[in-house]
Amino acid sequence: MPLLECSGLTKRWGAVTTVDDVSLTVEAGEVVALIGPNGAGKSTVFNLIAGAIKKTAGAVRFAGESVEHLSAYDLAQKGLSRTYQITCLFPQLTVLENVRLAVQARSPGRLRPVASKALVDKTEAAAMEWLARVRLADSAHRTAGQLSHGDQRLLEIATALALQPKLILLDEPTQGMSVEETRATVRLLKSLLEDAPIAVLLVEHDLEVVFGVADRIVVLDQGRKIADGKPEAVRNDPAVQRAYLGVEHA
Ligand SMILES: Nc1ncnc2c1ncn2[C@@H]1O[C@H](COP(=O)(O)OP(=O)(O)OP(=O)(O)O)[C@@H](O)[C@H]1O
Repeated sequence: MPLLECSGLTKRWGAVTTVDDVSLTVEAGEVVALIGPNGAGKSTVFNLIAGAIKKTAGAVRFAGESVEHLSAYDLAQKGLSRTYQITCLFPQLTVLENVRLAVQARSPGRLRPVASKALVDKTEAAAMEWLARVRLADSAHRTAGQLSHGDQRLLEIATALALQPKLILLDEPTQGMSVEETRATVRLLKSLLEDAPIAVLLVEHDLEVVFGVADRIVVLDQGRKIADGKPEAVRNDPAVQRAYLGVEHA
């Protein structure tokens, strides 16, 4: 049974169909990239899976259960967490506080106004561990808003990981990064995923990132799925080349 199973996902805005009967799966521990030209429907599929927008038709199942109508909080409790295309942090809180909130959110009982010192220390230690893994431990006591854009994206990944997901939805994790930051992020993602058997569904424009990390690639074009397979097969697929390059080039 796949960890994530989407079948027949369809989204219409009035008379316009932007996602048309898209089915896809993500297996436990698998890294799947969702790619396609501008306007192909990637963000819409992503938001349909995350429950951020209402689907017109289709079904989303996670770990064998229907997860429709669940809030982002409930999805995270079930093991599905996400990052956003636009960085979504608490900029006035410290880097450590941002991750600590995610650690606490994973255990609702811990969200109490008065907690024992031992519990506070334990939560903080767990948050520091996540920061170390994304190499932000040295910035733990700066406010999130003071970090560079690239480091804010990494902090967002750390907060999503601190929720201890089975599946993480990454929405353009390298958007706005320099070439060096992007390459460092790819290396980091690979090492994080080697350590933890987390499944990833990644929307990303940068094909170097996609081919660097994906086990499988799903390609959308004009709202429809046109390919789904191993990176090499997708790279050589004429329909994919046509969608990206135009008929003459293909
Ligand atoms: N709220 C909306 N109302 C109407 N049309 C929308 C809405 N949101 C998205 N669309 C349209 O749906 C289509 C798919 O958009 P979507 O953002 O999912 O594509 P995308 O593949 O993520 O594109 P990009 O790579 O540019 O981010 C586009 O034509 C877009 O204009």
